[in-house]
Amino acid sequence: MSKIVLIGANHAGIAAANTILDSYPENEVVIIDKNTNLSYLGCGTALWVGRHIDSYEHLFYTNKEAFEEKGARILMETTVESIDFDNKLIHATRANGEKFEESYDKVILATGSVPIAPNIKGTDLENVQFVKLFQDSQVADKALCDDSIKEVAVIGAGYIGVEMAEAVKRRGKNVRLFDAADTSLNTYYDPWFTEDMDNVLTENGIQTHYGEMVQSFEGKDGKVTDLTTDKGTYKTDLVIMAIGFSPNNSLGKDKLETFNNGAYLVNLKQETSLPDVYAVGDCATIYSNAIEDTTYIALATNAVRSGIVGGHNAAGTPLESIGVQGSNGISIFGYNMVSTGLNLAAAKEAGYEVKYTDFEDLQKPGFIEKNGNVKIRIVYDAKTRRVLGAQMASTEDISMGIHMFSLAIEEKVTIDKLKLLDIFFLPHFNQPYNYITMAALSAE
Ligand SMILES: Cc1cc2nc3c(=O)[nH]c(=O)nc-3n(C[C@H](O)[C@H](O)[C@H](O)COP(=O)(O)OP(=O)(O)OC[C@H]3O[C@@H](n4cnc5c(N)ncnc54)[C@H](O)[C@@H]3O)c2cc1C
Ligand SMILES: NC(=O)C1=CN([C@@H]2O[C@H](COP(=O)(O)OP(=O)(O)OC[C@H]3O[C@@H](n4cnc5c(N)ncnc54)[C@H](O)[C@@H]3O)[C@@H](O)[C@H]2O)C=CC1
Repeated sequence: MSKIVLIGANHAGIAAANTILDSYPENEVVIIDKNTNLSYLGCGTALWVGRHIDSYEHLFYTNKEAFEEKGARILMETTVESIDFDNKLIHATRANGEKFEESYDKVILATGSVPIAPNIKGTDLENVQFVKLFQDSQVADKALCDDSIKEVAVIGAGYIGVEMAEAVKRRGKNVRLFDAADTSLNTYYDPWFTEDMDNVLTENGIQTHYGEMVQSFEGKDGKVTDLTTDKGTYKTDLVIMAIGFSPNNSLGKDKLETFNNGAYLVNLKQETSLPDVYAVGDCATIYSNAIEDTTYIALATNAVRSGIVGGHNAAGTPLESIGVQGSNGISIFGYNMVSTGLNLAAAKEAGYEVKYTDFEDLQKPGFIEKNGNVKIRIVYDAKTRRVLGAQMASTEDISMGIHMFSLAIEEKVTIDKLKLLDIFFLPHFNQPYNYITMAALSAE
């Protein structure tokens, strides 16, 4: 029996805590989180703020009481200030300011990530808003209810930025979407795909400002009124800031080995460089099967899986992560894009001699009315012919296909093995010569 303390009770911490409580009830479990709420699905922010769904109440999947019923001691609104790793002691402060110590046999760091704040003038003005926490979403939603707020600037056209741009547009505001890169979603998709997404955004009235760096925010009476970039100044009543996350490593960065971006370096058992100290979720690295190396991919899916692995190991069962491929998806104004592994730019940057095969066709036979075009790109290593990544886009649901490519990358399947893979044909779903088979067959 051990005393296992978890710091952080969001997706990664929750997964680790439930793993321990459900499978190893003999352990003493203490969970500490500085927030007032837990399990908020950030991915629901754009759905709720954009009024795809009428309430946020379904965006939480567990609560403090659920952990207490399982026998855990959970301390919310409690901030861990520091950890004495040598003496296995946590120093924390309760909401009422009372300071206390908590000993541990094993500690799991699940402290997540923090939004990157640009080092520019005016970021502290009112109505310059991040959207990391549930509370942030409430502030943004309240601002959007104010009719005097008409001009909204979204900084960062990555996942959050693109989703929030759609959400704000759906609330009837004028939306400008800025990104330092020259397309949206450049981390996950090649321009052959992002150009379509950017057309969808502009066709729906979003003004895209790519390759444009925000230099400052100006304000009046403490509220933002304008923003200035290297190309101009724009009237702005609300700014949504979404330029990425960085790992929250403040508790261990001086004692634990870290990755090049500061994430806690962990092995396949989520063990850090110190014994009895584990790290899971956005604060930790992860193993990528695409580059066959350690990397950093902040996704809830990775947080859950690493939390499960970390929970088993902290409770004494040696279990190794099988690695990830960074599978992800996005749906904007009905246009769906999914990807896994590496896009062309990432594969080249990783040093592969890259080849790729593209295909585009209707998803179903022409005689089927509900139909749509599908684009697919499969990226592979010219030397080993191993699949490195795949991207797909359509107005149709193409989500299931990407999971096959995720497994293909994980299992080091070659592009040649895909050519004659058994894929069913039914006109309700696909074509006799479906787009996966055709892309693989046309690979050089
Ligand atoms: C708007 C938005 C949309 C998203 N959409 C998706 C999506 O569609 N799909 C997807 O896969 N991912 C999505 N993500 C990313 C996903 O939310 C994160 O990858 C995930 O939350 C990581 O979980 P985590 O538990 O590792 O970290 P976090 O969620 O950051 O949680 C860390 C927890 O640790 C606590 N904590 C930190 N430091 C301390 C301390 N010193 N003392 C006490 N407590 C502390 C915090 O209060 C927090 O509760 C989205 C994120 C956002 C913001
Ligand atoms: N559907 C999904 O899977 C979702 C996943 N997430 C995850 O949450 C995390 C955070 O999401 P994001 O904040 O969107 O990060 P991101 O990394 O996806 O996008 C950040 C964007 O900001 C741009 N940028 C960086 N610095 C800039 C600057 N100074 N000025 C202008 N643009 C700048 C980058 O080019 C990039 O396009 C990511 O890991 C993401 O994967 C978030 C939402 C949805």
